[in-house]
Amino acid sequence: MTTPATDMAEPLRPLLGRIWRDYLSRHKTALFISMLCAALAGGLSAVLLKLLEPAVNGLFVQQGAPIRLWGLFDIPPERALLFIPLAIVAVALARTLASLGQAALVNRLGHGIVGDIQVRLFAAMIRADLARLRSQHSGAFVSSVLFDANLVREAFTTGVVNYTQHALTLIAVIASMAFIDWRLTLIVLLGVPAVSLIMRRFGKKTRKAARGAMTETENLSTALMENLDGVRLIKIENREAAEEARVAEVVARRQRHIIKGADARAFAGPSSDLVAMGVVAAVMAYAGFRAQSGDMTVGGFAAFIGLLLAAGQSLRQVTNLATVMSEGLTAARRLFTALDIEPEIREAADAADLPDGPLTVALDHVSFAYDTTRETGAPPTLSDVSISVKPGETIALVGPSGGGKSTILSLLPRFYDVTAGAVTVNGQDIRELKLHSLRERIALVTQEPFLFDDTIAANIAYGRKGASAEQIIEAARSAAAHDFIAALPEGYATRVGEAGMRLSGGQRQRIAIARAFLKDAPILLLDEATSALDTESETLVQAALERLMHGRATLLIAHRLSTVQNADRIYVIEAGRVVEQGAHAALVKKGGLYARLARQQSLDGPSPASVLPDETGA
Ligand SMILES: Nc1ncnc2c1ncn2[C@@H]1O[C@H](COP(=O)(O)OP(=O)(O)OP(=O)(O)O)[C@@H](O)[C@H]1O
Repeated sequence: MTTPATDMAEPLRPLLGRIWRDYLSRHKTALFISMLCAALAGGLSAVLLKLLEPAVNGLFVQQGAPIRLWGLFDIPPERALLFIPLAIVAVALARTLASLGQAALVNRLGHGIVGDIQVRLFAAMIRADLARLRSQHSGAFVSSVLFDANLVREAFTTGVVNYTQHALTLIAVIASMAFIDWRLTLIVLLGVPAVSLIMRRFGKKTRKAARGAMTETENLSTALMENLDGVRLIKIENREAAEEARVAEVVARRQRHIIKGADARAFAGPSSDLVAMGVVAAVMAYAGFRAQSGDMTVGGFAAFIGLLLAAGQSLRQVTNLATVMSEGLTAARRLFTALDIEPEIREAADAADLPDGPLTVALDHVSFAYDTTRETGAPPTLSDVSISVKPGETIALVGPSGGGKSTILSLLPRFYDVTAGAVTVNGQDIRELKLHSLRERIALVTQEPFLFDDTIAANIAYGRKGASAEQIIEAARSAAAHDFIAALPEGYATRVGEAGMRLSGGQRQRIAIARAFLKDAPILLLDEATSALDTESETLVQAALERLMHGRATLLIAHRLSTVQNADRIYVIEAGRVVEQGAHAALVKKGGLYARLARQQSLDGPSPASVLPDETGA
């Protein structure tokens, strides 16, 4: 999804606050326990290292002297060889258990959160305005749902918890160091500004790389989907190699970003290692100097260096995780931008339900522009269109291509809202109606009906939940679809759609008509429902449609005027305006645009009954 540049300036705190509120806080207990495990594992690492001092001093330097573990337990020197290794094993075991508990919780938490984000993204997508969905390629949504959500998971579960663990280890280790020798610890702390500089620098690089990679992932998904959709064109034009090259280019661009990000992540650790080693060198020099004056024991020094190395390791993890967090935050920003776009087609708070029974539809001085945000200077798509259709009436919209016929139909179910005027049902502005109630009362049959990858029965029943098998069959019979469905190997249980059986255009169309029969809505929209069919299919479909239209308020679009001659009224739409209206015979007689179109299709005879359908199409 395209991210406005300004997003990146969004302050961190609200973003983190939102991640907490919307996703993490619901898993508070699990998160708390995993943090506790992480803290425990971190603390135990320091405890383990603290054993070094008594071990070295007691076992090697002052053999025979009593040994005190962690300043708490005295162990007799003769037992030291047994107790010290045992203490190491016990602490290490506890640390392992804490780490395992943390990992198991974090995995569950993380994947739960990804699922959450994916479902919310899908919900936002499916509820988005048609205008927005049309303006973006579906590849963008796919890549967001599949990839970006995972980046957020990595950052906010593995990242947050590991970060806590290593940050706590770091604190515990530094505290232990201070306990052994505060002056040396001060030297260590001198390395902090250098490390924070490294984190900042590499964090910035990963963020930039993550943004680039996300855009290219989007482009890759788009390219893949486009190629699959357009596979026939690609093959007939022999463009396989060219498409391969185009995709290879996107892949290469994506890789460049991913490599840059991976480099930044991989370099952050070793760079902080370098600083850590510089600190070790400084500590060595100073400790050596102190040892000469007898201020430092060998055990103390060994423990200090051990702690320092452990600190270096945790530091490396913390810098690494900082880059992972940067990536996750970049993804989160993008996702939230997508989630935050509110649909403009909304229901009023006091929206009403439509009454049962027949409905009258009207467009009352409607004007409409697809893009009202841009001042293009071009005339709007529809200007001052007034149309009405009563129950049992059929009105036809005809006219030159691009005139605005399909746009008129899209206004009725509120796929788009009018810019001026109003669409009304039974005299009530549709913006005052419940969306669900409005759409429930409209059936739409288009030129290329969409079938889901499911059974024929499920496809017919799509618009009416809980329809019985008998109702489905009855609808199929009315749509002249029953015979061909029954002849299929698995009848109504045959799968159709993407991975299923391919049906002919006429068969698909009749399934869509059966769907409309089952929905039994009082308003019927037919958008070129028969124009893709051959004569035989058209006769069947036309007959089915006529049965469907009976008693409903029907608005139909047809390029072939032969299919609109029997309409109660014909509206001729040109350049977004109604330029003529009336019955077929009257319009032919009038000698205007309709008469011209009819002449082109040899339909200018005296009465519809005497005219043979023309099959040349518009
Ligand atoms: N989603 C959209 N966004 C922007 N402009 C659009 C959109 N859909 C259609 N248009 C424009 O609106 C105008 C009317 O298109 P519409 O599809 O309503 O015409 P039509 O009369 O149904 O054409 P046809 O007979 O070719 O199907 C055209 O200029 C078209 O380019």
